[in-house]
Amino acid sequence: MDERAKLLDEIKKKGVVHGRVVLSSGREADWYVDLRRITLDGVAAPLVGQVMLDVTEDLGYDAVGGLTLGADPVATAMLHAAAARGRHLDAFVVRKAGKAHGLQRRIEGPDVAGRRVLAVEDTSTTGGSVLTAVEALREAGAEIVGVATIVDRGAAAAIEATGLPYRTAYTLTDLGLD
Ligand SMILES: O=P(O)(O)OC[C@H]1O[C@H](OP(=O)(O)OP(=O)(O)O)[C@H](O)[C@@H]1O
Ligand SMILES: O=C(O)c1cc(=O)[nH]c(=O)[nH]1
Repeated sequence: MDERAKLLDEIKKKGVVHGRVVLSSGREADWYVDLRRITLDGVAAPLVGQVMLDVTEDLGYDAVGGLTLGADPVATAMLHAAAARGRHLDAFVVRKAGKAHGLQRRIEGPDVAGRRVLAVEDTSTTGGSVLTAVEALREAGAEIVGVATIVDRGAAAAIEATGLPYRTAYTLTDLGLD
């Protein structure tokens, strides 16, 4: 089984939760994809790094990150997978709001100004969270080369409408959830 197939198996086994939930957007649903159970899992997280590097291979970026918290372990998994491939990839974290003390940075990590960056998410339903990160990155002077998610839960049209290239490792069809 290749890495993409192994990760899909892990998500189906450990990440899909059935039951009534309220989503980030305020919408309600009968199931949830809890990808924190994947991106923080010792078996699945290394696969996340490999698969996300593979699906974004053509985009040409040297830093990766997104809106905390879902994006954070995706970005660090990619950083470590890239290092194992002999490639230098930095990560960053976009805070939901600016910090009032310390260095008062909205984007933590190595500076993103003037760099080609990839905005990531664990999953996206409306695109709201990842596009908030894109806006903060643009304000910080980064060049966003694209957006990528592990699982697309319906955000493709909203993200593609911005004109940014969009990659997802899995759709709801792959998960048998549509
Ligand atoms: O595409 P959207 O409609 O924005 O929904 C997707 C967002 O929802 C989840 O995060 P959540 O808002 O629950 O916050 P968290 O990352 O802090 O857990 C997920 O990690 C995405 O960030
Ligand atoms: O839209 C969301 O908030 C959302 C949906 C989902 O399946 N998983 C998740 O983490 N967030």
